[in-house]
Amino acid sequence: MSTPHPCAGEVLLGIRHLNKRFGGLQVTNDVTLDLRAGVVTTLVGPNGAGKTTLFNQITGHLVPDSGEIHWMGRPLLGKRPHEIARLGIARTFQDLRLFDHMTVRENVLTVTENRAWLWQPGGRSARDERAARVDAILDRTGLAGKAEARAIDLAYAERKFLSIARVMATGARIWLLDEPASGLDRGSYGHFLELLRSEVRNGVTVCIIEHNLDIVVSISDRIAFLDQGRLLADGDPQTVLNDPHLAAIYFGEQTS
Ligand SMILES: Nc1ncnc2c1ncn2[C@@H]1O[C@H](COP(=O)(O)OP(=O)(O)OP(=O)(O)O)[C@@H](O)[C@H]1O
Repeated sequence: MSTPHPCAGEVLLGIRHLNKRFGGLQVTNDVTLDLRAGVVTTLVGPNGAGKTTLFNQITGHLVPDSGEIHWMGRPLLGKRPHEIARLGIARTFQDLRLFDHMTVRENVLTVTENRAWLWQPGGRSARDERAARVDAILDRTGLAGKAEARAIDLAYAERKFLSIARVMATGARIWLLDEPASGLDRGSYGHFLELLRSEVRNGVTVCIIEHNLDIVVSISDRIAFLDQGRLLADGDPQTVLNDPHLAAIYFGEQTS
């Protein structure tokens, strides 16, 4: 998708032989996958393939039955979601999980509250630094004009951008984005792609769950294809998307 970032290649998240079962349903089946710095990896697969479940295991919202996950070489399993977030792993949720009755600005500010280390005051106070950083994020996500609106009063696309703004405010090294562009009109997803590309250029690593193949093609450096909990392919976008076997699985499910 873009010129690789200078530190591209280092394995940030190493997933090994991960398994998760819900009753009789194997939702993660021996998944081994590396998420590398500077690489945009897209998780693709039919509904119910286990994509969100994989995110949930990385972020500590679900505990795998077996397998390992390492963050920059250190074991991640056993840590709680807030500890994992603090390590530099941020995510969005399909249901966005905004603070509906807070303003847009407050939604972003709350993320920065426990991250004093991000703000290195020079002449200004840490509080002013935070406020300036939040303003910059609202500007970049197109929400500056809505800063004092309550989240619940935003249009759908604005709510999606607010969830991205909250991820930006974490200063995380890797972003796990769960269908961030679903339901966006073309103009909004053009803006979303631009924003994502610029963050990747600045060193953010992204793993994204996406169904819109236009977006998948335009943003991915690499595609990991999941079906029924299994990783069926992991490679360059053209190879994966042109595989007739995978297309039959994907479109078969899509049209059923
Ligand atoms: N907490 C749970 N308890 C039982 N089954 C679950 C639970 N969470 C997910 N599942 C099931 O696990 C399977 C994988 O779900 P998951 O949400 O990970 O799929 P997905 O690939 O993200 O799908 P989609 O593209 O529709 O979001 C589905 O069959 C789902 O119904």
